[in-house]
Amino acid sequence: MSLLSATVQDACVPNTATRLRSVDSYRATIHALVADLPIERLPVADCLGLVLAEDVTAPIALPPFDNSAMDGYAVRSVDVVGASEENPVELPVSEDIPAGRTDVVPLLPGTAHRIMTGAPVPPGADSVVQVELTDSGVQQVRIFSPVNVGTHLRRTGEDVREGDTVLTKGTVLAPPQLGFLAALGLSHLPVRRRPRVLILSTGTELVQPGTPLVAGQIYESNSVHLAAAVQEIGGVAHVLRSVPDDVNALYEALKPHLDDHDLLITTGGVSAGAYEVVKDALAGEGVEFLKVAVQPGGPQGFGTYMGLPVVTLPGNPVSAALSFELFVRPALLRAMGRPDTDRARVRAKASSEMKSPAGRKQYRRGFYDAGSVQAVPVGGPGSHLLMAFAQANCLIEIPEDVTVVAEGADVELLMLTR
Ligand SMILES: Nc1nc2c(c(=O)[nH]1)N[C@H]1C(S)=C(S)[C@@H](COP(=O)(O)OP(=O)(O)OC[C@H]3O[C@@H](n4cnc5c(N)ncnc54)[C@H](O)[C@@H]3O)O[C@H]1N2
Ligand code: MOO
Repeated sequence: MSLLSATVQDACVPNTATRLRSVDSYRATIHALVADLPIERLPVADCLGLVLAEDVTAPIALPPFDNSAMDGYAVRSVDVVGASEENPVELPVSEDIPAGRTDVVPLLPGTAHRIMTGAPVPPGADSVVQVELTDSGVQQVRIFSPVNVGTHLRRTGEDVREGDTVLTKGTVLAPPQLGFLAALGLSHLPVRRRPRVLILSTGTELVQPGTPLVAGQIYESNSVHLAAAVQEIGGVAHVLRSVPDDVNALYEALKPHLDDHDLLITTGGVSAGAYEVVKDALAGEGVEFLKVAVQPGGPQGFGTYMGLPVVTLPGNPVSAALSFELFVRPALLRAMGRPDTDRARVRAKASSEMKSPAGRKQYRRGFYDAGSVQAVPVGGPGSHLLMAFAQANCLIEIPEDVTVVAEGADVELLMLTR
C-alpha cells in the first residue's frame, strides 16, 4: 500500500487507470440515473423527435374515398374509345366536382363530369382524362384521347386499410410520420414526453454574452451549448442564470426548480481547486464525485439532490460538451425511448500522428473526409479549444491502451453530423 495520501496520489499520478471509472461503466451509471419518461397523449404538432409509446391502428382508410389524381374529366372509358385529335369524342359535362364537394352524383353513360385533383370520383366513372387532353369545355367537352380503365384514379385504401397497424411502438416521430398520422385524423399521440433539463453554470468569472468583459472574466458559453444539445434531441432546456462560486448562491438558484425537472446539469466547480462550488455544495447531499478515464472530461459527479437527478460536468467548455455527448445524451435518449441512442461510428485513417494519455480514452475533435476516408484532427487535445470543436464534424476515439496513433493508422470516429 502506498504511503501517500489519496489526495497526493491524485495530484502526482493523475492517470492511474485503476483509480478511474471507465467510460462504459460511467455511461451505464448515468443511464441508470435518468428514469424513463412518462407516457402522455400529446398534440401531434408537439411530437417531433418523440417516440411512439403504443402501436397505431388506422382509424380510417387512406385515401378515404376514390378520388382523382388529375384535374380533368371523369368518364367511362368505353365512352371515349377511339378518341383522337382528328376525331375527338364530344360529351356533355353534367357536373362540376371541385375538391371538397361532398355530395356525389353518379355519372350517367355518355356524359362527363369536370373533376379536380383530390375530388371524389362519381360512381359510374372508371377513369379520368386529364384536362390537357381535352378542349377544357365547361358545357360540352371534346376529348382527344382514349383512356384505360383506372387511369388517374386513387382508390380507397390504396395507401392504408382501415384497422391496419400502421406504425409500431418505438417509432421515432420525424416529419413523415407526423404528417402521415395527421392524415389519418389523429390529433394526439401516445409518446414519452420530452425530458425537462435544468442547466446551471457556475463560476465567478462568467459574464453573459452581450455585456462588456473586464480582464479576468469570460463569456458564459456552456449553458448555451448544453441547452442547444438538449433541444437538438427533443428535450426542453431551462437555463438558470449562472451563479458565482458561492455555495449559498447555488442553493438559492436551485431551490425554486427542484420539483419540475427530470435532470439537473451543472458545469464547473468539480475539480481540485479551492473554490469548487458544485463539489462543496453537493458532496454529502446525494452527489458523488469521481474521475472517469476520459480526456477531456475526467472530473465528474452524479447523484440525486433533493430528489432531482444531477450530473455535474466539468467546467472547461469542451469537457462539458463532450461529457454531455458521451454520458448525458445517450441517457436522455434512452429515457425518451429512442432506439438510436448512439452516434454513428465510422472507421477512417488518421491523417497525422496523435498522442494520447495512457489509461484514458481520448476524444479528439476531427474532420472526417468521406472522399479520402481520412480523419483529420482539428486543433489539439486541450479542453479550452472551442473553435476546433465548432469546426469538427466527428470525434476521433483513441482507446485507453493507445498512446500514439501513427499517421495512416485506423481510427474509429463518432459522427457528430449526419
Ligand atoms: N489541480 C487540478 N486542477 C485541475 C484538474 C485536476 O485534476 N487537478 N482537472 C482539470 C480538468 S481535466 C478540468 S476538466 C477542470 C474542471 O474544473 P471545474 O469543473 O472545477 O471547472 P472550473 O474550474 O469551474 O472551470 C474550468 C475552466 O472552464 C471555464 N468555464 C467554466 N464554466 C464555464 C462556462 N459556463 N462557460 C465558459 N467557460 C467556462 C473556466 O473559466 C475555466 O477556465 O479542472 C482542471 N483543473
Ligand atoms: O478532463 Mo479535463 O476535461 O481534460 O479538461
